[in-house]
Amino acid sequence: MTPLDLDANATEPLRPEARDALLRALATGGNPSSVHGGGRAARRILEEARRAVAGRFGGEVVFTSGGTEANALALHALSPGRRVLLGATEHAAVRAAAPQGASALPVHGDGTLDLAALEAALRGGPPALVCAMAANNETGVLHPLAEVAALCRSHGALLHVDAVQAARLSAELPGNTLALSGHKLGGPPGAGALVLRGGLALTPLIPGGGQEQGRRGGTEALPAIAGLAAALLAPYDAPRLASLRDAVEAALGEGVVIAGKDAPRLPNTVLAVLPGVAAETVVIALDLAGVRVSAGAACSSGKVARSHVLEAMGFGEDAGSGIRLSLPWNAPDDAPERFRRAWEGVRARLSSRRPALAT
Ligand SMILES: Cc1ncc(COP(=O)(O)O)c(C=O)c1O
Repeated sequence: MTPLDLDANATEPLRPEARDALLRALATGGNPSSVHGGGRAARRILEEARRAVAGRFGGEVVFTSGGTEANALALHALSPGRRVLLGATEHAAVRAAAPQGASALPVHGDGTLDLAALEAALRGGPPALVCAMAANNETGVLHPLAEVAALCRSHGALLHVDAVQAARLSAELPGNTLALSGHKLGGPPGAGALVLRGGLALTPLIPGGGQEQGRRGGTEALPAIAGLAAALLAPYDAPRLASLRDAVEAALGEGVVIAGKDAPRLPNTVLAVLPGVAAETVVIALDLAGVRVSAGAACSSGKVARSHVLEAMGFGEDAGSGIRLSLPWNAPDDAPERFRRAWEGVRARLSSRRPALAT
Protein backbone atom coordinates (compact mmCIF):
# COMPACT_ATOMS: atom_id res chain seq x y z
CA MET A 1 0.00 0.00 0.00
CA THR A 2 1.30 3.47 -0.80
CA PRO A 3 2.27 5.41 2.34
CA LEU A 4 -0.23 7.96 3.67
CA ASP A 5 1.20 11.45 3.12
CA LEU A 6 0.45 13.72 6.09
CA ASP A 7 3.40 16.02 5.42
CA ALA A 8 1.96 18.56 2.98
CA ASN A 9 3.43 21.54 4.83
CA ALA A 10 6.89 20.22 3.92
CA THR A 11 5.88 20.01 0.27
CA GLU A 12 2.54 19.52 -1.44
CA PRO A 13 2.15 16.77 -4.05
CA LEU A 14 2.34 18.20 -7.58
CA ARG A 15 -1.09 19.23 -8.85
CA PRO A 16 -2.08 18.06 -12.35
CA GLU A 17 -2.76 21.67 -13.37
CA ALA A 18 0.80 22.56 -12.35
CA ARG A 19 2.28 19.54 -14.13
CA ASP A 20 0.47 20.52 -17.36
CA ALA A 21 1.63 24.13 -17.13
CA LEU A 22 5.19 23.01 -16.35
CA LEU A 23 5.27 20.64 -19.34
CA ARG A 24 3.84 23.30 -21.67
CA ALA A 25 6.52 25.78 -20.56
CA LEU A 26 9.23 23.13 -20.96
CA ALA A 27 7.99 22.30 -24.46
CA THR A 28 7.96 25.99 -25.39
CA GLY A 29 11.55 26.44 -24.21
CA GLY A 30 13.21 29.78 -24.83
CA ASN A 31 14.61 32.46 -22.57
CA PRO A 32 12.17 35.27 -21.73
CA SER A 33 15.01 37.78 -22.22
CA SER A 34 15.61 36.79 -25.87
CA VAL A 35 14.04 39.11 -28.41
CA HIS A 36 13.34 36.48 -31.11
CA GLY A 37 10.14 34.51 -31.43
CA GLY A 38 11.25 31.76 -29.00
CA GLY A 39 12.04 34.35 -26.36
CA ARG A 40 8.76 36.13 -26.96
CA ALA A 41 6.85 32.86 -26.49
CA ALA A 42 8.67 32.28 -23.20
CA ARG A 43 7.96 35.84 -22.11
CA ARG A 44 4.26 35.38 -22.80
CA ILE A 45 4.22 32.41 -20.39
CA LEU A 46 6.17 34.38 -17.80
CA GLU A 47 3.90 37.42 -17.99
CA GLU A 48 0.78 35.27 -17.89
CA ALA A 49 2.06 33.68 -14.66
CA ARG A 50 2.85 37.14 -13.28
CA ARG A 51 -0.67 38.35 -14.09
CA ALA A 52 -2.15 35.30 -12.36
CA VAL A 53 -0.24 35.97 -9.13
CA ALA A 54 -0.86 39.74 -9.27
CA GLY A 55 -4.55 39.07 -10.00
CA ARG A 56 -4.82 37.14 -6.74
CA PHE A 57 -2.86 39.47 -4.47
CA GLY A 58 -2.63 42.82 -6.23
CA GLY A 59 0.67 44.68 -6.55
CA GLU A 60 3.75 43.77 -8.55
CA VAL A 61 5.34 40.33 -8.65
CA VAL A 62 9.03 39.42 -8.57
CA PHE A 63 9.73 35.75 -9.21
CA THR A 64 12.38 34.09 -7.04
CA SER A 65 13.73 30.58 -6.50
CA GLY A 66 11.34 29.90 -3.60
CA GLY A 67 9.95 31.13 -0.31
CA THR A 68 13.31 31.42 1.41
CA GLU A 69 14.64 33.77 -1.26
CA ALA A 70 11.40 35.80 -1.34
CA ASN A 71 11.66 36.39 2.42
CA ALA A 72 15.38 37.19 2.19
CA LEU A 73 14.72 39.65 -0.64
CA ALA A 74 12.05 41.46 1.38
CA LEU A 75 14.31 41.76 4.43
CA HIS A 76 17.30 42.78 2.32
CA ALA A 77 15.34 45.51 0.58
CA LEU A 78 13.14 46.83 3.38
CA SER A 79 15.21 46.55 6.55
CA PRO A 80 17.94 49.17 5.95
CA GLY A 81 17.24 52.18 8.17
CA ARG A 82 14.39 50.42 9.97
CA ARG A 83 14.04 48.59 13.25
CA VAL A 84 13.04 45.02 12.48
CA LEU A 85 10.34 43.44 14.65
CA LEU A 86 9.50 39.82 14.03
CA GLY A 87 7.14 37.35 15.59
CA ALA A 88 8.84 34.77 17.82
CA THR A 89 7.34 31.94 15.76
CA GLU A 90 8.56 33.11 12.32
CA HIS A 91 10.12 30.54 9.99
CA ALA A 92 13.92 30.18 9.89
CA ALA A 93 13.84 31.80 6.43
CA VAL A 94 12.79 35.07 8.08
CA ARG A 95 14.72 34.71 11.32
CA ALA A 96 17.99 33.98 9.57
CA ALA A 97 17.54 36.85 7.10
CA ALA A 98 16.73 39.42 9.80
CA PRO A 99 19.57 41.79 10.69
CA GLN A 100 21.36 41.51 14.02
CA GLY A 101 19.47 43.42 16.68
CA ALA A 102 16.04 42.51 15.33
CA SER A 103 13.52 42.11 18.16
CA ALA A 104 11.32 39.06 18.63
CA LEU A 105 7.69 39.80 19.47
CA PRO A 106 5.99 37.37 21.88
CA VAL A 107 3.01 35.21 20.97
CA HIS A 108 0.15 34.11 23.20
CA GLY A 109 -0.18 30.52 24.41
CA ASP A 110 -2.38 29.79 21.37
CA GLY A 111 0.41 30.92 19.02
CA THR A 112 -1.17 34.19 17.84
CA LEU A 113 0.90 37.37 17.88
CA ASP A 114 0.62 39.49 21.03
CA LEU A 115 -0.86 42.71 19.61
CA ALA A 116 -0.30 44.71 22.80
CA ALA A 117 3.41 43.84 22.64
CA LEU A 118 3.49 44.82 18.96
CA GLU A 119 1.85 48.15 19.70
CA ALA A 120 4.26 48.86 22.57
CA ALA A 121 7.23 48.03 20.33
CA LEU A 122 5.92 50.25 17.54
CA ARG A 123 5.40 53.26 19.79
CA GLY A 124 8.22 55.77 19.47
CA GLY A 125 11.60 55.02 17.91
CA PRO A 126 12.61 55.04 14.26
CA PRO A 127 10.30 53.56 11.63
CA ALA A 128 9.94 49.82 11.80
CA LEU A 129 9.64 46.82 9.51
CA VAL A 130 7.32 44.22 11.01
CA CYS A 131 7.53 40.59 9.82
CA ALA A 132 4.44 38.55 10.62
CA MET A 133 3.74 35.19 9.00
CA ALA A 134 0.22 34.58 7.75
CA ALA A 135 0.13 30.95 8.92
CA ASN A 136 2.65 29.08 11.02
CA ASN A 137 4.16 26.08 9.27
CA GLU A 138 4.27 23.93 12.44
CA THR A 139 0.92 24.70 14.09
CA GLY A 140 -1.07 26.18 11.19
CA VAL A 141 -2.01 29.08 13.52
CA LEU A 142 -3.09 32.23 11.67
CA HIS A 143 -1.92 35.58 13.04
CA PRO A 144 -4.50 38.41 13.33
CA LEU A 145 -3.05 40.10 10.25
CA ALA A 146 -5.81 42.69 9.75
CA GLU A 147 -5.06 44.07 13.24
CA VAL A 148 -1.30 43.79 12.70
CA ALA A 149 -1.63 45.73 9.42
CA ALA A 150 -3.78 48.44 11.05
CA LEU A 151 -1.19 48.90 13.83
CA CYS A 152 1.62 49.07 11.27
CA ARG A 153 -0.27 51.69 9.24
CA SER A 154 -1.01 53.86 12.25
CA HIS A 155 2.65 53.81 13.32
CA GLY A 156 4.15 54.28 9.85
CA ALA A 157 5.69 50.81 9.83
CA LEU A 158 6.10 48.53 6.82
CA LEU A 159 4.65 45.03 7.04
CA HIS A 160 6.22 41.95 5.43
CA VAL A 161 4.04 38.85 5.44
CA ASP A 162 5.47 35.36 4.95
CA ALA A 163 2.42 33.90 3.19
CA VAL A 164 4.16 30.66 2.17
CA GLN A 165 1.72 28.41 4.04
CA ALA A 166 -1.39 30.54 3.63
CA ALA A 167 -1.46 31.67 0.01
CA ARG A 168 -4.42 29.42 -0.89
CA LEU A 169 -6.77 30.70 1.78
CA SER A 170 -9.47 32.97 0.42
CA ALA A 171 -8.97 35.55 3.20
CA GLU A 172 -7.38 38.75 1.95
CA LEU A 173 -3.75 38.99 2.95
CA PRO A 174 -2.53 42.44 3.95
CA GLY A 175 1.12 43.51 3.81
CA ASN A 176 3.46 45.77 1.84
CA THR A 177 5.21 42.60 0.70
CA LEU A 178 4.15 38.94 0.62
CA ALA A 179 6.42 35.91 0.22
CA LEU A 180 5.12 32.87 -1.69
CA SER A 181 6.54 29.44 -2.53
CA GLY A 182 5.47 27.25 -5.47
CA HIS A 183 6.05 23.81 -3.95
CA LYS A 184 3.90 24.64 -0.91
CA LEU A 185 0.96 25.19 -3.26
CA GLY A 186 1.29 22.01 -5.30
CA GLY A 187 3.60 23.56 -7.87
CA PRO A 188 7.07 22.20 -8.61
CA PRO A 189 10.01 23.21 -6.42
CA GLY A 190 12.27 25.95 -7.79
CA ALA A 191 9.99 28.99 -7.91
CA GLY A 192 8.61 31.47 -5.42
CA ALA A 193 7.49 35.06 -5.58
CA LEU A 194 7.64 38.31 -3.70
CA VAL A 195 4.54 40.47 -4.11
CA LEU A 196 5.20 44.20 -3.73
CA ARG A 197 2.46 46.66 -3.05
CA GLY A 198 2.33 50.43 -3.16
CA GLY A 199 5.17 50.99 -5.61
CA LEU A 200 7.91 49.99 -3.15
CA ALA A 201 11.45 50.32 -4.49
CA LEU A 202 13.50 47.14 -4.26
CA THR A 203 17.28 46.75 -4.28
CA PRO A 204 18.03 43.28 -5.64
CA LEU A 205 19.50 40.60 -3.41
CA ILE A 206 20.84 38.89 -6.52
CA PRO A 207 22.07 41.43 -9.06
CA GLY A 208 22.47 40.30 -12.63
CA GLY A 209 21.20 40.77 -16.13
CA GLY A 210 18.28 43.04 -15.35
CA GLN A 211 15.64 40.30 -15.20
CA GLU A 212 12.47 40.94 -13.22
CA GLN A 213 12.80 44.67 -13.96
CA GLY A 214 16.21 44.73 -12.32
CA ARG A 215 14.83 43.38 -9.05
CA ARG A 216 16.19 39.82 -9.27
CA GLY A 217 18.99 38.77 -11.57
CA GLY A 218 19.12 35.36 -13.25
CA THR A 219 17.15 33.63 -15.98
CA GLU A 220 13.67 32.90 -14.69
CA ALA A 221 12.86 29.22 -13.95
CA LEU A 222 9.97 29.34 -16.40
CA PRO A 223 8.53 25.79 -16.00
CA ALA A 224 8.50 26.13 -12.21
CA ILE A 225 7.00 29.63 -12.41
CA ALA A 226 4.24 28.48 -14.79
CA GLY A 227 3.57 25.60 -12.38
CA LEU A 228 3.40 27.97 -9.40
CA ALA A 229 0.77 30.14 -11.09
CA ALA A 230 -1.31 27.13 -12.16
CA ALA A 231 -1.17 25.66 -8.64
CA LEU A 232 -2.23 28.99 -7.13
CA LEU A 233 -5.30 29.09 -9.38
CA ALA A 234 -6.24 25.44 -8.79
CA PRO A 235 -9.25 24.89 -6.51
CA TYR A 236 -8.45 24.15 -2.86
CA ASP A 237 -11.19 22.45 -0.85
CA ALA A 238 -10.56 23.93 2.59
CA PRO A 239 -13.84 22.74 4.21
CA ARG A 240 -13.16 19.12 3.16
CA LEU A 241 -9.62 19.28 4.54
CA ALA A 242 -10.84 20.85 7.78
CA SER A 243 -13.26 17.98 8.36
CA LEU A 244 -10.54 15.39 7.64
CA ARG A 245 -8.23 17.33 9.97
CA ASP A 246 -10.85 17.25 12.74
CA ALA A 247 -11.20 13.50 12.30
CA VAL A 248 -7.41 13.04 12.47
CA GLU A 249 -7.39 15.10 15.67
CA ALA A 250 -10.15 12.98 17.15
CA ALA A 251 -8.16 9.83 16.29
CA LEU A 252 -5.21 11.06 18.37
CA GLY A 253 -7.17 10.37 21.56
CA GLU A 254 -6.35 11.24 25.17
CA GLY A 255 -3.05 12.52 26.50
CA VAL A 256 -2.22 14.51 23.38
CA VAL A 257 -2.23 18.33 23.38
CA ILE A 258 -3.12 20.09 20.12
CA ALA A 259 -0.99 23.25 19.92
CA GLY A 260 -3.07 26.31 19.03
CA LYS A 261 -6.29 24.29 18.99
CA ASP A 262 -8.48 27.28 19.89
CA ALA A 263 -6.81 29.75 17.52
CA PRO A 264 -7.84 30.23 13.89
CA ARG A 265 -5.76 27.68 11.98
CA LEU A 266 -5.02 26.35 8.50
CA PRO A 267 -7.61 23.74 7.56
CA ASN A 268 -5.03 20.99 6.97
CA THR A 269 -2.61 21.20 9.93
CA VAL A 270 -2.38 19.62 13.39
CA LEU A 271 0.59 19.96 15.72
CA ALA A 272 0.14 17.18 18.29
CA VAL A 273 2.29 17.47 21.41
CA LEU A 274 2.96 14.17 23.19
CA PRO A 275 4.31 15.19 26.59
CA GLY A 276 7.49 13.36 27.53
CA VAL A 277 7.93 11.68 24.14
CA ALA A 278 10.69 12.58 21.66
CA ALA A 279 8.98 13.59 18.41
CA GLU A 280 11.48 11.75 16.22
CA THR A 281 10.58 8.42 17.84
CA VAL A 282 6.98 8.91 16.76
CA VAL A 283 7.89 10.11 13.27
CA ILE A 284 9.98 6.98 12.68
CA ALA A 285 7.41 4.63 14.19
CA LEU A 286 4.63 6.15 12.05
CA ASP A 287 6.82 5.93 8.95
CA LEU A 288 7.32 2.21 9.60
CA ALA A 289 3.52 1.94 9.94
CA GLY A 290 3.05 3.63 6.53
CA VAL A 291 2.24 7.21 7.59
CA ARG A 292 4.51 10.14 6.73
CA VAL A 293 4.57 13.03 9.20
CA SER A 294 7.17 15.52 10.46
CA ALA A 295 8.56 16.44 13.82
CA GLY A 296 7.40 19.98 14.64
CA ALA A 297 11.04 21.02 14.64
CA ALA A 298 13.63 19.56 12.31
CA CYS A 299 16.22 17.28 13.90
CA SER A 300 19.88 17.33 13.05
CA SER A 301 22.45 14.55 13.48
CA GLY A 302 19.91 12.37 15.24
CA LYS A 303 19.50 14.89 18.09
CA VAL A 304 16.02 15.82 19.22
CA ALA A 305 15.46 19.44 18.28
CA ARG A 306 13.26 21.70 20.29
CA SER A 307 10.72 23.71 18.38
CA HIS A 308 11.15 27.49 18.76
CA VAL A 309 7.43 27.71 17.97
CA LEU A 310 6.41 25.48 20.88
CA GLU A 311 8.94 27.24 23.11
CA ALA A 312 7.40 30.62 22.26
CA MET A 313 3.95 29.18 23.03
CA GLY A 314 5.13 28.15 26.49
CA PHE A 315 5.46 24.37 26.01
CA GLY A 316 8.78 24.37 27.91
CA GLU A 317 9.98 20.79 28.48
CA ASP A 318 7.69 19.50 25.74
CA ALA A 319 9.04 21.72 22.97
CA GLY A 320 10.72 18.64 21.44
CA SER A 321 7.55 16.55 21.54
CA GLY A 322 5.45 17.96 18.70
CA ILE A 323 4.52 15.95 15.63
CA ARG A 324 3.00 17.75 12.67
CA LEU A 325 0.26 16.13 10.64
CA SER A 326 -0.54 18.15 7.51
CA LEU A 327 -3.06 16.91 4.96
CA PRO A 328 -2.24 17.41 1.28
CA TRP A 329 -4.76 18.85 -1.21
CA ASN A 330 -5.48 15.31 -2.48
CA ALA A 331 -5.78 13.58 0.92
CA PRO A 332 -7.95 10.47 0.54
CA ASP A 333 -11.28 10.26 2.36
CA ASP A 334 -9.99 7.37 4.45
CA ALA A 335 -6.91 9.33 5.66
CA PRO A 336 -8.25 9.66 9.26
CA GLU A 337 -9.08 5.94 9.43
CA ARG A 338 -5.70 4.92 8.03
CA PHE A 339 -4.00 7.27 10.47
CA ARG A 340 -6.06 5.88 13.36
CA ARG A 341 -5.02 2.30 12.61
CA ALA A 342 -1.32 3.20 12.38
CA TRP A 343 -1.49 5.43 15.44
CA GLU A 344 -3.11 2.74 17.60
CA GLY A 345 -0.10 0.47 17.13
CA VAL A 346 2.43 3.25 17.68
CA ARG A 347 0.56 4.50 20.71
CA ALA A 348 0.41 1.05 22.27
CA ARG A 349 4.19 0.76 22.03
CA LEU A 350 4.71 4.29 23.39
CA SER A 351 2.28 3.86 26.25
CA SER A 352 4.26 0.95 27.61
CA ARG A 353 6.93 3.61 28.22
CA ARG A 354 4.57 6.48 28.94
CA PRO A 355 1.35 5.36 30.67
CA ALA A 356 -0.46 8.73 30.25
CA LEU A 357 -0.86 7.92 26.56
CA ALA A 358 -2.76 4.70 27.29
CA THR A 359 -6.46 4.93 26.50
C1 LIG B 1 6.35 29.60 6.61
C2 LIG B 1 7.47 29.27 5.67
N1 LIG B 1 8.23 30.24 5.17
C3 LIG B 1 9.23 29.99 4.31
C4 LIG B 1 9.53 28.71 3.91
C5 LIG B 1 10.63 28.46 2.94
O1 LIG B 1 10.08 28.16 1.65
P1 LIG B 1 10.93 27.40 0.54
O2 LIG B 1 10.99 25.98 0.90
O3 LIG B 1 10.15 27.62 -0.74
O4 LIG B 1 12.26 28.05 0.46
C6 LIG B 1 8.79 27.65 4.44
C7 LIG B 1 9.14 26.25 4.13
O5 LIG B 1 9.03 25.37 4.96
C8 LIG B 1 7.71 27.93 5.33
O6 LIG B 1 6.95 26.95 5.83
